[in-house]
Amino acid sequence: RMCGMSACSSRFVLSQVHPMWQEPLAIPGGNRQSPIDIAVRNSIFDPHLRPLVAKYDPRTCQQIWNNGYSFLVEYDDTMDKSTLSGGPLEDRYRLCQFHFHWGENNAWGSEHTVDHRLYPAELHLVHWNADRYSLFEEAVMEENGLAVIGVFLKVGKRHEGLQKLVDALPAVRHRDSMVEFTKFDPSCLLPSNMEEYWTYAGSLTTPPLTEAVCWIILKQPIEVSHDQLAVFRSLLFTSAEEEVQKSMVNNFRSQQPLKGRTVRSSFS
Ligand SMILES: CCCCCOc1ccc(S(N)(=O)=O)cc1
Ligand SMILES: [Zn+2]
Repeated sequence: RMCGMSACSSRFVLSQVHPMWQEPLAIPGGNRQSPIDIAVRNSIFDPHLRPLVAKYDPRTCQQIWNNGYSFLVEYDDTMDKSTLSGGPLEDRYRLCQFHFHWGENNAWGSEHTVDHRLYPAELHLVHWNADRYSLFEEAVMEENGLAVIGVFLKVGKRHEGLQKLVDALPAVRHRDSMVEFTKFDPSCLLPSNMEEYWTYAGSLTTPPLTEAVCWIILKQPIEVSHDQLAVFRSLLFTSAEEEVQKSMVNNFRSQQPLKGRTVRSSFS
């Protein structure tokens, strides 16, 4: 049904898809919202952009839980152990969690698009500015408080590193369920090419939608298998007590206006 439809018309179809949550009418400021479409030909090559430096310590991995929007893998961010620096960043940012957004099928699911190309899912590695703030909750309210790496997922060969995560998902099927999850190195979810990315000033894509994020979207997607993505869709938005169970799918936000922002690229 989806084959043969161009990406933008499938985007039209998306408007018929039930939104994950009712979009608030007015957002504070509202002129640097995320996600966006990355129009490659309008991005500006910035030769001053440096390679990204992600140094993650698997020993800081703590738990995995279903927060009713996605499933999160959370890290101990009380020390400078898993950090991101370089790229467009002036300061050092600490990893606090990573999570994904995905669709009900492989035709859509990502939050960002590249020249309107949709991917079946998108990984977000969330970091906060530990040079300027002392808590994630503080940084989330501040301009340049957060840095989020976005990685596109495409359907292909099975991702061996992801499988440990996939195997833990049945234990967090319902909203608010949590299990211990340790010694997971999120570097295994990064593509080999960390040099080519786009970066722009944006926001959280779920409430509180604060305009605090330096987005870094990697050009190279990672490959995961059809079956691995299918397990994401076995999660539920609903808690164990609710009578009607709702599959956790289409947990992405609709695209937001660029409002004159510049998207920079680290490559020409
Ligand atoms: C004060 C508590 C805030 C909790 C919300 O934190 C978030 C929300 C969205 C994203 S995302 N999809 O833009 O990467 C990252 C972190
Ligand atoms: Zn996200």
